[in-house]
Amino acid sequence: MAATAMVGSLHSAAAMQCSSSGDMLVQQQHGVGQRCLVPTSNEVMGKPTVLVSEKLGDAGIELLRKVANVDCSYNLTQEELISKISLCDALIVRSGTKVTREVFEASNGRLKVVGRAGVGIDNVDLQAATEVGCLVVNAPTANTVAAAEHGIALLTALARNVAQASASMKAGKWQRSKYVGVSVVDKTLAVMGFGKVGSEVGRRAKGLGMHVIAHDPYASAERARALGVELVSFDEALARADFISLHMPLTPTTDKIFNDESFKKCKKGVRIVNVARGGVIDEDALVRALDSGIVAQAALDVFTVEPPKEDNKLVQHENVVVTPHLGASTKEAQEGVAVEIAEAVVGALAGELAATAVNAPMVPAETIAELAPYVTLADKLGRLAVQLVSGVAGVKDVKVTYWSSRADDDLDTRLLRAMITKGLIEPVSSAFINLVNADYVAKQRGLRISEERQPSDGTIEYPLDRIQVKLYHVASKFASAIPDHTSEITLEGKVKDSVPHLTKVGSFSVDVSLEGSIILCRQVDQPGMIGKVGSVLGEEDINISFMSVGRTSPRQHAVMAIGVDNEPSKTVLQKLGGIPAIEEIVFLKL
Ligand SMILES: NC(=O)C1=CN([C@@H]2O[C@H](COP(=O)(O)OP(=O)(O)OC[C@H]3O[C@@H](n4cnc5c(N)ncnc54)[C@H](O)[C@@H]3O)[C@@H](O)[C@H]2O)C=CC1
Ligand SMILES: O=C(O)C(=O)COP(=O)(O)O
Repeated sequence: MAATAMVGSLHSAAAMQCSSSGDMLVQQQHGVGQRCLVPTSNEVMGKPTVLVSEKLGDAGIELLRKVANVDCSYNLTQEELISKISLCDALIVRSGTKVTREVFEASNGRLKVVGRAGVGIDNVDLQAATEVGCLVVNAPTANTVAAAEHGIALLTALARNVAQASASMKAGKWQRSKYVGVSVVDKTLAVMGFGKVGSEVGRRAKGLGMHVIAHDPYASAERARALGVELVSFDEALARADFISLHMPLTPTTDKIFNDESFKKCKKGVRIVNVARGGVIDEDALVRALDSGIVAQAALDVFTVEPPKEDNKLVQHENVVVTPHLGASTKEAQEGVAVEIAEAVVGALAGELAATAVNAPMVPAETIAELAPYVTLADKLGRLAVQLVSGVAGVKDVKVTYWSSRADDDLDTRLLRAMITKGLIEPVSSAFINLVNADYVAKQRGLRISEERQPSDGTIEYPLDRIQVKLYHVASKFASAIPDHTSEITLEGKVKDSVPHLTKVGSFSVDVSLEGSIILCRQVDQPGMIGKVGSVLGEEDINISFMSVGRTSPRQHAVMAIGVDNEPSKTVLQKLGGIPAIEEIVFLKL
């Protein structure tokens, strides 16, 4: 099952000119709130602008050009990137571009997706991306084999001194005894990080006759067993290995995980290959370990700072073989990642699903399709509820109740919660909220959203029967939205024939489809009210799409919910409010 995440769709109004390469970019108009989680058919779709800041395979560029203005500006300085970014809807990078908080902030909300044409996303500030609601996607599979092959190439080159012997011969020497190597057969290889690349390295090393052990706190024991690889602790891996190959990501936990202390735990004369990230090794400690003979040789494709300084001690060390971050650099891998990332970015820009999102919850594609009308309902209930709040205190506590006949683990509410958050916050702020940043923004604003599941006796054919949103400890400008003897604004809705409906306001049952906008009025229940309200709106040429009256008991109070196509003026609302028997009235924008 493909897990996916989605980001806001594009409403770029003025794509004026196509820039397929070079520096010229197009200024497009975007406003806060112009983007949403679910694209709608009536959105104006201008061509988005995609900045490609590092060499990307032709097939990927071609795919991007079909839907976007593509600006291939390689070798930008950080300042140039920052100055361009507010003109870009998407940015595609490899490992050489630092997508920092400054970059996200400089984008002024326009950057919607960062595509990493490769695996490691340590060059992208994910926290900053999440805060601004920018989706980050990567291309996690297309360069796996390339990286594994490079790991094996370095391991065997190291064992047989290929690089040093080649350099010596080119310098006119013939040093057969100096470059006697070691055999890899029957030696123990410790694969550190048994993920995609690590397991491919393990598989290949077994083919070379090596005994493979692996350390990975999160690896599946079953997968290791299937490949005939023994999973061991970090210390045991170091103690037993003749060769160590690094394949873990650079994270706060793995940062300099190979340091003086860990080298001390290694077998004397160990050989180390690093095709992961330079930062997992403390480079000064490695120099010391090489000089003391703890580490006999190292082969490094990656460095803490890339490119490393010319006088870098590791690069210059006679027992170290280096390559300039070539792990993913095969023709096949580069075409593969280019297509993988272009498809993900194009999809994300169109508001579609991104199977490789790294900073958004993965929601299965079929769940998203099934929940689509409920997602709209959730957004609109949030929007209506917050517009009913009066006073300045703001909303802090929200409870969402889902009535469903499905099993608890068969209803993924993350998307619905994100949309309720979006509905609650967007009408009263300049924030842009999507699945990426909903939880973050809610937390920042001190908005606590609790969720509750209630069984319903409906059919399991539909994921949900109804949704209720309750806002606690707030006053309402429409008192009827607060059920008697409570202090919570309460709204309920359901989906009927794929259309979201408002079905309850406070304790009044209504039934009005959530299309257009809504007028709510409470009146004394008596004959002729519908006619009176209808004629005021008719006189002002305001079209009514739906009308529904809910009452607690005859001739008591009733709430009328009126769906209108256009926004009534203040005067119209005053006229309505002036009708005898109307006790309160509120207009709510959807
Ligand atoms: N040199 C190059 O050009 C390339 C480098 N890479 C790098 O290789 C690394 C691995 O890539 P993939 O295998 O595709 O990623 P992956 O996500 O499939 O595998 C990484 C594995 O590391 C494990 N891990 C996490 N923390 C760990 C720890 N503290 N100790 C041991 N294992 C730990 C994870 O559980 C996971 O199984 C990444 O850092 C990636 O950036 C990948 C492709 C090309
Ligand atoms: O995919 C990765 O993690 C890599 O390190 C490859 O980096 P690159 O795209 O070649 O700059």
